[in-house]
Amino acid sequence: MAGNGNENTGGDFSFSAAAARDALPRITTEKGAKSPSPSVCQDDTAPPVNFQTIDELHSLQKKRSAPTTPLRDGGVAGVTGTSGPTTPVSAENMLQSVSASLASLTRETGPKLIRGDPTSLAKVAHVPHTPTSLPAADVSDSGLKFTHVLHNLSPAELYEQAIKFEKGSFVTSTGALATLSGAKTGRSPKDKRVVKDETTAAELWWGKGSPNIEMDEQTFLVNRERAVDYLNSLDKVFVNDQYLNWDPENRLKVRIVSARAYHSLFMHNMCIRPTPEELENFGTPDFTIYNAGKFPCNRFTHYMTSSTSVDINLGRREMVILGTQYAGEMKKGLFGVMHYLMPKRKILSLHSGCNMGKSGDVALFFGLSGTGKTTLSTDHNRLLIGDDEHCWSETGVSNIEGGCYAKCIDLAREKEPDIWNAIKFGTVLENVVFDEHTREVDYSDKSVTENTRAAYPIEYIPNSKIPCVGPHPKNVILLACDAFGVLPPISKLNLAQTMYHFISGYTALVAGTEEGVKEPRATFSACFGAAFIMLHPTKYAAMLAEKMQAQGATGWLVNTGWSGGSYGSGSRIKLGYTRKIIDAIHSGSLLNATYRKTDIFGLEIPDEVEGVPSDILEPINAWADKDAYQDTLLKLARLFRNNFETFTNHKIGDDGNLTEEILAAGPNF
Ligand SMILES: Nc1ncnc2c1ncn2[C@@H]1O[C@H](COP(=O)(O)OP(=O)(O)OP(=O)(O)O)[C@@H](O)[C@H]1O
Ligand SMILES: O=C([O-])CC(=O)C(=O)O
Ligand SMILES: [Ca+2]
Ligand SMILES: [Mn+2]
Repeated sequence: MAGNGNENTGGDFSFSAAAARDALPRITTEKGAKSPSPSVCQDDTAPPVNFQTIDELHSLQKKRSAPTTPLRDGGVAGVTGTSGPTTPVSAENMLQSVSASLASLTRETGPKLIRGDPTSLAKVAHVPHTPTSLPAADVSDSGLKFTHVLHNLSPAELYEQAIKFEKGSFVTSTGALATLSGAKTGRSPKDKRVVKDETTAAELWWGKGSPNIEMDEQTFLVNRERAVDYLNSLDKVFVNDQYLNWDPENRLKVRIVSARAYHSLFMHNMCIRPTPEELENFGTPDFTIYNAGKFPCNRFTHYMTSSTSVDINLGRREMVILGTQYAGEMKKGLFGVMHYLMPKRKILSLHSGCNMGKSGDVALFFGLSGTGKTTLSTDHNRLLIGDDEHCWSETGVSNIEGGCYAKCIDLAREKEPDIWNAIKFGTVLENVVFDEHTREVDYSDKSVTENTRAAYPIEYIPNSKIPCVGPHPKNVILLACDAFGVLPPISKLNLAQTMYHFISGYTALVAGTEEGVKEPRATFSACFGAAFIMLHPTKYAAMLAEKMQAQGATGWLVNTGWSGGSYGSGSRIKLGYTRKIIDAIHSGSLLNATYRKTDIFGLEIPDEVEGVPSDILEPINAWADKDAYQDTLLKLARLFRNNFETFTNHKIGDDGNLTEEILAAGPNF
C-alpha cells in the first residue's frame, strides 16, 4: 500500500519529545498557527487538502474517463463496476452483447457479467438477468457465477494486469511489455481446422496442398463449448472490440475474448483501434475469436491430432483457439477470414507489406515469413501503409491491421532504427531474453525461440501513413530469402513471370541453427501465404494479374537471402545493399537500366544498381565454385518445376492464354 506512515491527517503535526533525538532541534507545529510570512523560505505551500483519509486520497487519484454519451440514471443499469456508481447505456449494451457472445450452446445467455477488475474493492451489484425458465438440467453452478469483463482496457491497464497476474511479464528498459507465449512460440498450421459445410465445401480450396484441413460443424461446436466454458470459468475475461481494414467501406468489426492481458494488448496493437465514439456504437461484431489458448483441446475429439486446435467457422463467423497461446494465431486467423470475405467483393487480400513514396508511388512487398516484408516496408524515406496484410480494391490499397509484428532476432539500432525505436511503452515483446536487473533486451539471444517478435501500433513508426490507405501500386516486389544463393539479388519480371513466382511462393530458409552446416530447405507457399488463403491460389493470382495489368504495375523478384554460395559457404546479402536495390525500384531508375537474361530461370538482371557492387548482381560471378553454382541452380529449378506440377491443370482467370504464358514463365532446362 502507498502511505509511508507519516500522513498528515489534520492540521496538527508534531514530533513527541520522547521520539526527538538530542541532536535534533525540537519541531512543533501548532494547531491554528498563523501561516508563516511569505518571506520565510518553506516547502509546503500547498493549499488545504480535499481528503481526510488515505482512502479518500486514493479515490482522488483516478478520475473517471470522460463519457462520450450522457449517462443514464444509476438505477437503470444497476451495474456497479470499478469506475463509478453508474454505467453508461453503451456499457450496459456492451455487457449484454458480451454475454451473448459467451452464451454456451446449452444456456440461452452467458454468465452474469460485471464490468471491471475482480480484485477491485468496489462493491458489485448483480447484472439484471432476464428471468428465464430453464429446464432443471440446464441449471449448473457455472451459470450462477460472475465473470468480470475487462473491455477494451488501455495499454497501461493491461500492463498492470499482465504484471500482476501473468508469469513472465516484465517491463523492459525501454518500456515494452516482455511476455512469454508459452510452449508454442510460432503458429501451428497443422492444427488449423476449417469447418466444411455445404457452402464452404463448394467455395474453399480443399485437398492436396491446401491449408484448409476440414472439421465438421458438430466438432467445431464441441471445441467452441470447451473454450467458452473455460473462459466462463475464469474470474475475468478480456474483451477487445476492434476493426479490421482501413477501407471504411469494407471494414470488419471483430471481437476477441481472451484469458490473458498479453492477448488483449497484442490485439489492441494489431487491430484498428476504435475511437470512444465508434466503440459506443460498436453493436454486434461481424466476427468473434474465443481464445482459450491456455486450455488444451480434448484429443479424443474427432479430427483432433494434438492438444492444439485453431478452428475457423465461416458460417458462424467464429474462431476458437485451444492449446496455444501464441498470439500470432489470432492475427493470422483473422487474415484467413479476410481471404474468404474480400474476394467475394472483388477485393484482393495480400500477404504483403506496403509503403508509399512522397509522390504517391505505392509498392507492395510479398514474401513468406522472414523474407523482409516488415524490414523493407519500414523505410525512413517512405510512408508506411502496413507491414503484413493488405487489400487491393477498385480504389487502391488498404492495410487490414492497425499494427506491425516485427521479427526481433538480431535486431540492431543502426540497421533498423524505426523498428528499434518502436519498442517502447505499449509494445508487446514476445519471448525475448533480457538482463534481470537492467531489463535491457539481448536481441541476439535465442534461448526461448528464434521467432522473437515485437507487436506495436503502426503509429509508433514515425512516418506511418494514417489512415493506412493508398492509391494503386506501381511496383510489386516479390521477396525470396534464397538460402541456396542462386537467385539474383534483383530481377525484373514480366507479368507471366510475376504470376509464376507469385503462385510458386518460394523461399528457402535455413533449417536449423545447431552446429554444423545445415542444408537450406526450399519452401513453396502459394501466393506467398498458403497458410492463410481460403480459395484456390489461381483465384488470387488471376485477380493480381488483372489488377497489375490494369494499373501497369511492374513486378520484381528480390533475393534477400544468400550470395556467393549457399548457406554455409556464401553470406546473406547485406541489408544495406537490399535497401539500395529497393530504393532504385522506387525511384524508377531501375526501370531504365540495361538488362540481361539469365539461363534456366530466364530472369532479367540489371547491369548496375547504384550503391550495390556489380559483381553480386549476376549470382555466378559471386560464386568461387562455378560448377557448384550450376548444380545448385539446377537443383532449385527442379524443385520449382516439381512444385508447380499441381497447378498445371488449373486455368488462371478467363484467359487461357495467360495460363499458357505462366506455365512457360518457369525455369527452362
Ligand atoms: N538483405 C536483407 N533483406 C531483408 N531482411 C534481411 C536482410 N538481411 C537480414 N535480414 C533480416 O531478415 C529478417 C526479415 O524479417 P521480417 O520481419 O522483415 O520478415 P517478414 O517478411 O515481415 O515476415 P513475417 O510475415 O513473418 O512477419 C529481419 O530480421 C532482417 O533484419
Ligand atoms: O503469423 C505469424 O506468426 C508471423 C507472420 O507474420 C507470418 O508467419 O507470416
Ligand atoms: Ca512481418
Ligand atoms: Mn506475416
